[in-house]
Amino acid sequence: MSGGTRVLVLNAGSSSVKYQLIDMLDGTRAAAGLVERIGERGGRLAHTPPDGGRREVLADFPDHTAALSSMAAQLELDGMGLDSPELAAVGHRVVHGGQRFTEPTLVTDEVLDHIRLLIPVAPLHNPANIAGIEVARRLRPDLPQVAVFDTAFHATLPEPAARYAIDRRTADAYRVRRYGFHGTSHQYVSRETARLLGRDPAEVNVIVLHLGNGASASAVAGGVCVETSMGLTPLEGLVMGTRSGDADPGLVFHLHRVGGLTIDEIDDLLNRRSGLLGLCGDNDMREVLRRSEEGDEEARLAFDAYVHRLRKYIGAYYAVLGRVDAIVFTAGVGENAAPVREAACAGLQALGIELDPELNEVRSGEARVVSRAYSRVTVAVVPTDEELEIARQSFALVRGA
Ligand SMILES: Nc1ncnc2c1ncn2[C@@H]1O[C@H](COP(=O)(O)OP(=O)(O)O)[C@@H](O)[C@H]1O
Ligand SMILES: CC(=O)OP(=O)(O)O
Ligand SMILES: [Mg+2]
Repeated sequence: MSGGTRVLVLNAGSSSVKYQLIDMLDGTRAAAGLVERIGERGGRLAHTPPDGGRREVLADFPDHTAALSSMAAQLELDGMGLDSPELAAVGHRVVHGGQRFTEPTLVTDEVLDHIRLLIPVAPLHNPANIAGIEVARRLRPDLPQVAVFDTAFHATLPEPAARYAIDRRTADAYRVRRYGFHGTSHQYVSRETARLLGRDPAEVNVIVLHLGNGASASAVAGGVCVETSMGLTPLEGLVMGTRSGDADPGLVFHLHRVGGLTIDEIDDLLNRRSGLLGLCGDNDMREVLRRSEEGDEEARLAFDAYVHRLRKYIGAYYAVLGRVDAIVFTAGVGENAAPVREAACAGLQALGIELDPELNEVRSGEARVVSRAYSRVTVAVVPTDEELEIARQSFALVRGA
């Protein structure tokens, strides 16, 4: 076993890789960075070295191998390359773990093959996660590679929440059930919320709203996830940047039979050309907000549809939990978009939800309460840190903790 105390965390997306080198002795970031536009023209790597400065590489990265090699070269420049004895493990975000992977898992050839089998149910994500694992293994074959799954925290979903009401045998034959995603974030944020409230996680019921590019809600009762909005794939649930979220499955038949679209075209429509993008032509909430403030009708409708869905889930999860101690906003939109939080909580005083408009407008990177002191339900903003959580779980596994 390596005696190192650092974990390199890779969060590989379809066209980007985020990475962080985290020192587990104190949780500090020794280095961090982002490679964007992989597989496209005009790629960019932005690297933050330990001294806090910033280096940029502008180059085309034809694939993830090229992107990760460039990342490794940057770490090398700081004397922290993949051959560094200080590294204890590489921790990988893997989006779909299916029914088999419900814990952080040491990657072997066999584990990698199984992650590959799950590509059809996470087509935007698992291929990139696999590429990250393959490159890291090649660069440093003796180092433990740990896969931390987005689905793992949701493995506790009770059967009535996990089942689709379809023929049981067909569902079982194809492992069709609700898995849920963003679990590492829901786990981290629900725990941090309990800490913010100064309470034991086992005592608090929380609704977590993870609103990033992908978006999902979860209901966490005493630290255990009991409901979440994504399902077999990361397409179900909330309105997202480019994904539709909930939609009548009947529209698939209609578009195929009447519209003549192929299954692949409908897949592309629902995953990449829907959500905010489909409704108004912009998938970035900043643009949607800017345009709706200027009176743009399409952008306003996109915002209203996004918020409407969010409110439906808040109401539903309130009923699932029975008692709610906190509603928490996290990820890019949840942490930054005050108008989304305001609209999501408006008019819910009868449910004990009273946002404080002034606190809600405060800009800060810290976990904070944004509800009034007398609000029965605390509304909070808690920045997510999937990378730190992945590093902790990976380090615990290799240390046998
Ligand atoms: N200041 C802001 N106001 C509103 N939305 C924001 C702001 N900053 C970021 N976002 C939104 O956050 C999204 C990205 O969220 P993030 O959690 O980083 O996503 P991911 O990790 O899935 O890439 C962007 O698409 C953007 O719409
Ligand atoms: C699972 C998922 O939707 O992830 P992301 O938000 O990173 O796309
Ligand atoms: Mg994210």
